[in-house]
Amino acid sequence: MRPAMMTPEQTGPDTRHGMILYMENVSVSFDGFKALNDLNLYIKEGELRCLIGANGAGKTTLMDVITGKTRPDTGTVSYGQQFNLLQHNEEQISRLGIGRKFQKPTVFEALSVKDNLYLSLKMDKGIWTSLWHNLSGEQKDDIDRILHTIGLTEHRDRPASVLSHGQKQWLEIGMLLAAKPKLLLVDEPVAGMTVSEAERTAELLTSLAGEHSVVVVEHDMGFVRSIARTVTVLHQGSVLAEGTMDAIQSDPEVKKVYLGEEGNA
Ligand SMILES: Nc1ncnc2c1ncn2[C@@H]1O[C@H](COP(=O)(O)OP(=O)(O)OP(=O)(O)O)[C@@H](O)[C@H]1O
Repeated sequence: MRPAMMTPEQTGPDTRHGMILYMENVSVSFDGFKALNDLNLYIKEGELRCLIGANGAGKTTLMDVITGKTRPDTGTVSYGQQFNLLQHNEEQISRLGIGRKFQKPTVFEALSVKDNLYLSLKMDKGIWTSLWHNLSGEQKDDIDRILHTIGLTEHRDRPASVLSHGQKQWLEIGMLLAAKPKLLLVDEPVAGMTVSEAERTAELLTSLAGEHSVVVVEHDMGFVRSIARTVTVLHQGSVLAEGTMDAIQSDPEVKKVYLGEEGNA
């Protein structure tokens, strides 16, 4: 396709400098309280980044700013080099290729696993009326590939209501993948999961990195340690430290304000 014919969604973020997300000097105030305070954060294309921080550190607000739910008072937020996210609304940002997975799974319980994925494909195309028809061969392949990725191929015809909590979380990640996002924001993916489900989720998120950039907010330090290459620590709305889990854990400031306080690192 000729570049001149492409929509912004088709163009994708310009990551020639290796970065998919730039947040610079971002501040958000609620009634004078700074939930984000002159925050700078850069996410590389294809990386898996973990975001940690005590309750109220600003993690959710940060995700809300990226997805257009909350507008910052100051600062810039760019997706690739060319998209100023502050000029786009939530739906546009989603269509640009930023997917968000909230903590609670919101799958369609009455539909089968496969139909949940069909629905996501169709919703992405905005075609509600032809929901059950006209899937192209390419879309069917997409569904099969996603089922394989999320480990639910053998459950494809079961209603989502009978899935375990962990399986519902994986299905919802699959529903996000149907929109072919470049950047995935995942909020507390292993909350409420069994140990084996958490291990499987670690494998899944790790496998998504590379083709996707993945930002995971998580309180479970064991899980963070199992997946993270780079960990960003938020404190009072700013980045307190960033580095490998080992570097973070031996950082005296981090110990003082977060890990020591949590007592589980
Ligand atoms: N809509 C709002 N109105 C007022 N204050 C808010 C609002 N949203 C967030 N805050 C405040 O901003 C601060 C940061 O909240 P945020 O939810 O981003 O933290 P968090 O790191 O996600 O915390 P948690 O780990 O508990 O989810 C908190 O003190 C919170 O009370």
